[in-house]
Amino acid sequence: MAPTPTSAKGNQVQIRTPQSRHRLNFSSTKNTTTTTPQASANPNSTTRETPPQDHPIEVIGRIRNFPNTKEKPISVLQINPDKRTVRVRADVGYRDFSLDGVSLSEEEDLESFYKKFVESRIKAVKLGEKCTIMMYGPTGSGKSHNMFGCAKQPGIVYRSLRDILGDESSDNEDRVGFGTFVQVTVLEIYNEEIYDLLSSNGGAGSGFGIGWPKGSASKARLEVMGKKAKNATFISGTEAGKISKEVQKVEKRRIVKSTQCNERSSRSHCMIILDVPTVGGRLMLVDMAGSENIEQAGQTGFEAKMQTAKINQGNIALKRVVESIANGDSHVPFRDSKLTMLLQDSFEDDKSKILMILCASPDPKEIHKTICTLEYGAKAKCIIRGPHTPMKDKFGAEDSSSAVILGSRIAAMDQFIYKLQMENKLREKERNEAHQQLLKKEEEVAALRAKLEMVEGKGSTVVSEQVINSKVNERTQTLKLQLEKKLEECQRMAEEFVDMKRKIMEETILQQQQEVEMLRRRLEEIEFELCHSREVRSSRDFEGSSFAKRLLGAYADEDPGMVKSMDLDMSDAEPFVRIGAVHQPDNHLKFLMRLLIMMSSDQNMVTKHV
Ligand SMILES: Nc1ncnc2c1ncn2[C@@H]1O[C@H](COP(=O)(O)OP(=O)(O)OP(=O)(O)O)[C@@H](O)[C@H]1O
Repeated sequence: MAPTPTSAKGNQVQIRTPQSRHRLNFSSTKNTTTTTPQASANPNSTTRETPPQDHPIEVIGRIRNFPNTKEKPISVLQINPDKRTVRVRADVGYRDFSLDGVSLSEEEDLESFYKKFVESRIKAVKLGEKCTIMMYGPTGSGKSHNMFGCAKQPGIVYRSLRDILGDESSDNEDRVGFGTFVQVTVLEIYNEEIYDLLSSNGGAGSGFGIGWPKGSASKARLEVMGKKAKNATFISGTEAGKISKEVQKVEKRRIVKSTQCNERSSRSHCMIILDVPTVGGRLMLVDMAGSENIEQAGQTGFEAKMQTAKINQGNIALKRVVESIANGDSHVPFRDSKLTMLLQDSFEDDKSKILMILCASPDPKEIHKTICTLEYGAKAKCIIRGPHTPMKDKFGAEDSSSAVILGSRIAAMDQFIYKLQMENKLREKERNEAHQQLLKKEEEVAALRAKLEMVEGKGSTVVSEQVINSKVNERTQTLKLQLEKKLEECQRMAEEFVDMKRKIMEETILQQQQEVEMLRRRLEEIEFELCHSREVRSSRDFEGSSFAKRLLGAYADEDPGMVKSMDLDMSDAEPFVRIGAVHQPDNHLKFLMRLLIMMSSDQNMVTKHV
């Protein structure tokens, strides 16, 4: 993203951006051959022709390989064939970052990486340069792996020691540095405190000098004096193997913790300071703690959160320092954290160079952390150097080179601005495309939603039919049961009715029988009576004739012309008297009256009026 630094002539230069009012002094080396770290770092680079001292921070991307998992997702990182640009593919669109170099650990092991990007800087330290190599990146991205290595391959720390002091175990060319004397200090910055990792190391008597304060059983806490840790213990010696062993031992003393992102996550920043007093060279190797935030680290609990916050304090302060310098702020907040206090010299010392190694993961899950890391590196790359004081030519006139430098810097910034504008345009285009895609997707979603609603509607009809069916079945069952009950009841009633009918019939029959019996008895009585009446009639015949005679006599006495004839009929069951009355009505009535009186006195007589 940042332009390639442009050339600088002159002995005194400083880090600053074009707008910068904050001047950081850097001395330049006139010798710009391949011995300078920058040039050798990128052999194919066009920066070979430009003096590297203009660009005090070199930023390299180191992409780790995927953790050993069965499924390897497609990497979100795409490296340009020039190995200087990395493209991060996001969900929508992508972002390009231009760095000074990119290395994939899949393609380049630690040795190749070291040779390509680090070795030249170490050689420069041996010649008296000052260099700071810092590992920056989120947790688990491989910072410690690159710095300290693993069982199979040593990391930058041990390779540097070997390169400065020479490899005593090998012959010829690796013994080049043999006899060089170094002083090594190992510091840990944890919870915004500086600890001396060598302070309780039992290396005394190991054959080389160790200058730790007496009586310190555990890690000693150090104060910062100026820009250095006061009273820091150091190992001094000439043998890379022995010093490496000591460093290896104390490296284990770093505070590590298991987090969501890394099983053995460094909770502290580790700083290994390697001085070459004979030439004034200094190498600072900084393995920073993960740049993740509290949520990403999955820390819970007040103390754990405070710890992550304090780790972040160093990271954030360093970020602010880089931004301030890049923005040309008048004040650079070096004193905001212990880490930046100790690194102040690396930024300000005119002999110091910084190699920032951005560690990142190709894992799509880590994409946001990767982008943050690369953004940070891009910002660091913006730091360029400018002239400290106007220089004079041999005639005492102001050297026009400062104007040339300014001009070239302005051109570089113009180029940078143009690049940003292009990127902006690209983003806008991507944004529009994304917007179109979004609209399309929204339409699709609306169509799908409508379909879903339809299906849900049908579903509800089906459901309601099912409900109705089940209710009908239920009702049918209930009705069936009721019907069966009713049938049983009817059956029972019919049986009861038949019983009752039978009883009534029986009773009727009995009654009729009784009646028949009664009638029979009555018949007998009647027969008896009939018999008796026959007997009586025979006696009555007589009584009848006398009665008739009396009646006739009576009539004759009374009114001889009234009665014409009178017959007594005894043939019937009921004997009667037939009277032939005369035609005078008055007499007739009289006669009837008399007859009635007579009859009432003789009850056996029945009178029929003819
Ligand atoms: N390039 C690589 N090749 C093989 N293994 C690697 C690589 N990079 C990292 N690892 C492994 O991944 C794990 C995490 O790496 P490392 O501890 O170096 O991460 P880190 O960035 O230092 O994390 P933290 O900030 O939490 O300390 C380690 O087990 C390490 O060995």
